[in-house]
Amino acid sequence: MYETILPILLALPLVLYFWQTPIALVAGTFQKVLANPQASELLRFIFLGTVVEAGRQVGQLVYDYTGSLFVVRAEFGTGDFAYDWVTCYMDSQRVWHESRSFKVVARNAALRPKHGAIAGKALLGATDGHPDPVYEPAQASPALFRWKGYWISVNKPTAGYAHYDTGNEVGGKLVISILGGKRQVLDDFVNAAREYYIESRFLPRRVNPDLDKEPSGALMSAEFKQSDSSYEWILAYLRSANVNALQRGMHFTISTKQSDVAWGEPGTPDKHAVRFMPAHATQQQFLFTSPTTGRSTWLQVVVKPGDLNWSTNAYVGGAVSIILHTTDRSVLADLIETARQTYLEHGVSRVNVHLADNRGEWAKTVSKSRRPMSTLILPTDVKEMLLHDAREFLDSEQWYNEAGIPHRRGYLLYGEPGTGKSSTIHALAGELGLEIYFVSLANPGIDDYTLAKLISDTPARCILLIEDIDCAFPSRDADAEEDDDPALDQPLFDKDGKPMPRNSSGPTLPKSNVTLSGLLNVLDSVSSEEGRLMFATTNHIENLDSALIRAGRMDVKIQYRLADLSQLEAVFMRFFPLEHSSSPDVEFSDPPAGQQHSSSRPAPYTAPKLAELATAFAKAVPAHTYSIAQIQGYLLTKKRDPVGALEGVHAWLVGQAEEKRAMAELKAKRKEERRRRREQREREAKEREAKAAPAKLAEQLDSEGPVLPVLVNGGKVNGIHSDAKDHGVENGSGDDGHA
Ligand SMILES: Nc1ncnc2c1ncn2[C@@H]1O[C@H](COP(=O)(O)OP(=O)(O)OP(=O)(O)O)[C@@H](O)[C@H]1O
Repeated sequence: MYETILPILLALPLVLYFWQTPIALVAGTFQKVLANPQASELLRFIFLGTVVEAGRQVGQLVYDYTGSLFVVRAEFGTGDFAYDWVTCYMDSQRVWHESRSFKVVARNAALRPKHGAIAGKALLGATDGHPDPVYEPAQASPALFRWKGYWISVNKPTAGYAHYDTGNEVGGKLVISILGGKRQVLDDFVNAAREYYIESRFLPRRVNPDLDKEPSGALMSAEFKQSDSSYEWILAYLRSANVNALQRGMHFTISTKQSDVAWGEPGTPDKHAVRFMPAHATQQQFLFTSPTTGRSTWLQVVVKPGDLNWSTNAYVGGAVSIILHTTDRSVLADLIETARQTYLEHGVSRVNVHLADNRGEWAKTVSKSRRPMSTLILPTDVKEMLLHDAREFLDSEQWYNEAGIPHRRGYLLYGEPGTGKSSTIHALAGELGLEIYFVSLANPGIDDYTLAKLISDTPARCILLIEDIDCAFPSRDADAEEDDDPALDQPLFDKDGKPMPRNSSGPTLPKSNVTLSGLLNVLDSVSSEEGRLMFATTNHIENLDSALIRAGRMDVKIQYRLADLSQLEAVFMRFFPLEHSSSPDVEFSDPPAGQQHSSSRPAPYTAPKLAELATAFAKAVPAHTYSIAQIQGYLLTKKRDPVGALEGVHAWLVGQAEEKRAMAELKAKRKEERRRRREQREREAKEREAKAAPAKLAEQLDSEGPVLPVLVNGGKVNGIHSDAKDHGVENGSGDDGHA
């Protein structure tokens, strides 16, 4: 203890001496500075400034605290829907009307009404087509307005910038302060703004299609895939003339295709009409107003075209993607139902035919005008039977279920080409309000798998049409004769639709990739039991496998024959309807000899006279020799000239016979040529074989040892392998082994 204290006591005087020296030094310097009047003045200023700033900050704190007791403040980010509500609402309150500081931008005011914008709900085209000046509040230009007895100040302290993707202003903020108000006033104000915005149906800001990045969480999305029927419904709705959305649209695809034009008003489309359709892959905004509830909802739509299938030149895998500015699921259900109705209404006057591509997708839909059953020239009982049968089938689903019979019905229409098989199916589809799903088994891309996929992708209640079912595969029963097959003259295509060279030695027929068992399985599958009418047509029923046409698969078989007397008469009458006559009451008179009726100037005739002409025409044409398509082809050359048609029929018949004879000759010649070529090929093959035989034999001898000539069956020589070498025996004949 003593040892510790002693050194400290000794060191203390030294420490005190050296410590006092710097303090005295600083104090001395300070006194010297204070003695300088300029330096002392500067120090006084610094001190005073510090006191004033501290006082200001304390004052601000007190102000903020007391201010928050009397002012309600709210901040709105420019990238948010709430910002749109309040700005549109304040615009309606003319808040910036008297302002003296604006940001002026050129915008299409009809599309996006903003604060101070010219008449908010102007439609596109109502202006001169150029952008309108839109006045927005300048940054940091506060405004004060009165709302329901309260003073509200509004300020935009931070301006935003345009988002690279959506073009919306983001990053800015708007502040409103309600003076002397309570919190409830802010609630009322924001609610009023929101209601006003919804009621006024302002075009909403476009949102990022990736809804995960959309912060409001108040939007719904739906996708309509091309492979589904609903895709056609929504497209029909978007194309329909009464979608007011298109009036606001800015991106169009223009089409003059009749199948697109026909999506306009009901009825036959104007041949020169053009159709404005929503452009592909661009965001479009449509207002959907429900016809049932009358409620309106904004939709943001993009039509995705899918990928181009080069061989069919059609797009597959497309979709219509819709973002709904609501989370109410019933709006979506309403939209789908409205779209479906639009589609069906359209279908009343038209028949939609869906075509399969070679990858097993329903890739294309064409809309054809409906054909009345009355235009079919068939025995009346055939038409009635077909219609009645199909209707009864469609109405008796329950009966089928209860009886445990698969609810499907197969119809086979067979007979000569051009006798009306396809026309019957087309007319029936129109009459029953069904759509046709057409698939060709001869399509090289269709195999068992794609066929099954196609069938399962068709909706319940439709007509599945397989045309020319015989050219798909040869019958197991039929003894197909290659020489006669016209398919030999057809080009071959691979799965992608590219031309393939014919292999001279391999199979040359473009046979279907669908196997008979594959087709039978598809016809019997569960997916074909959903109330579908399956129609198959063929010109060669004799080539069809008996398993394919048995009852249960083909329940109704109708033969189409070449035109008989009554059909010939009927087609004549149909060609020259009385209303085409310029003066139907004028009695028909024969034209002067040598004077032909011009097709542009119809000959006048009356009903009895026309009937007389029709009978004469029918008698002149041999029955069961020509198809209606052929007769139609002839009559088309005599439009509006029944007399000319009758007069010219003889010459036409002679021409037809001549044509037939020439065709038969050509066919026989071709057949003969093919036979010759085949024989030649066979001969050449035999010769090659004969040449190759000795060399082959020598090769064999070399490798396996000598061959002993042996006489078998009356002089026929067979070479048998010998072990002669082993026994020292040589073949000394010196020839090829012949004895
Ligand atoms: N019975 C018929 N009634 C009315 N028009 C017919 C009749 N038969 C043929 N036609 C007319 O002939 C043309 C060809 O008819 P369609 O295609 O229906 O014949 P098809 O029997 O299906 O021929 P294919 O076997 O070659 O497919 C059509 O323009 C159609 O209007």
